[in-house]
Amino acid sequence: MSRIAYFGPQGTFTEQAARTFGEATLVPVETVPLVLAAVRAGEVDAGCVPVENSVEGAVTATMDSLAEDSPLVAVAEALLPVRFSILVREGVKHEDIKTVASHPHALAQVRDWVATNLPNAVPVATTSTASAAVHVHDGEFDAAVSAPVAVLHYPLVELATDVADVDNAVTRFLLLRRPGKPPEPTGTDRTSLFVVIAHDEPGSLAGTLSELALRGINLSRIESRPMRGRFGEYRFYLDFDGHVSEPRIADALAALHRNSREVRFLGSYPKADRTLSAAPPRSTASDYTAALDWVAKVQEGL
Ligand SMILES: O=C(O)C(=O)Cc1ccccc1
Repeated sequence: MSRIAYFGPQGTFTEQAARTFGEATLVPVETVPLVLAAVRAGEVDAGCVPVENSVEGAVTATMDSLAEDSPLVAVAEALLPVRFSILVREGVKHEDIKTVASHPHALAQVRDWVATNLPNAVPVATTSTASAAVHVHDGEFDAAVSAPVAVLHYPLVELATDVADVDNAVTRFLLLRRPGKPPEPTGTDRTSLFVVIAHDEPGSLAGTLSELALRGINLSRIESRPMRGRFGEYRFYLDFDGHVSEPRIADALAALHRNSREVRFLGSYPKADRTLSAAPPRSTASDYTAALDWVAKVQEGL
């Protein structure tokens, strides 16, 4: 059976996401960089990590490791609706709670609820929502903002359930592997990559985006990350509809490669919601093949 490392410990949202990828032996690992390191080292076949949230945005630990350490590619994604349970030790009441612990993304999603319901509590960041539950059990903190399943793993009780400041909050997770042939196209796929473009050339970002727009490619996400030691320079993370095996996507990738300082391919994989943006006219695979055939004939004088 394949082995999937996930951002643990047991009872995280990421564990729930990893379960959606089918039968596998699940291996909890304490932080996102350590999950990705286990995949790179070949200790597991794949790793499941969160990549973005509809309330709090990018999971920067994931983004930066994918951009800077040795390459990995996404082969699948999962979307998980996120609502929280507030877990405490037996007998602890609202007024006893002085510290409320969780992953920073979870704390950000219950800020209003905490301000209203636990006005005396100070938020404390932990590596994950489930590690907050571990620390509450230890007696280190008073309350944990956790995934609903965490109560099944840790001997704590629910002070509140179904907590969320924002209805319909969703987190997206990726299943990452060492580089290899991408999964077969399904017709509703997403491609992800990082580009580093000239920071000192006017219009270089517009030029990059135009390569997608000109080919009718639907951009679903753009995110910039700083280049750490080079202040004022950024790399851009792009997600768009389509699979690298499609001619218009391959053509766009070639154009980005030509126009960018660096491109890192991060995978083509099925979209979790299976939505398809309408492809514009004259951009089907056969339109591209026919156009290339015509150019080849012109070159041969036929
Ligand atoms: O800590 C967890 O449970 C995670 O999987 C990361 C996370 C945190 C908050 C919302 C969604 C995912």
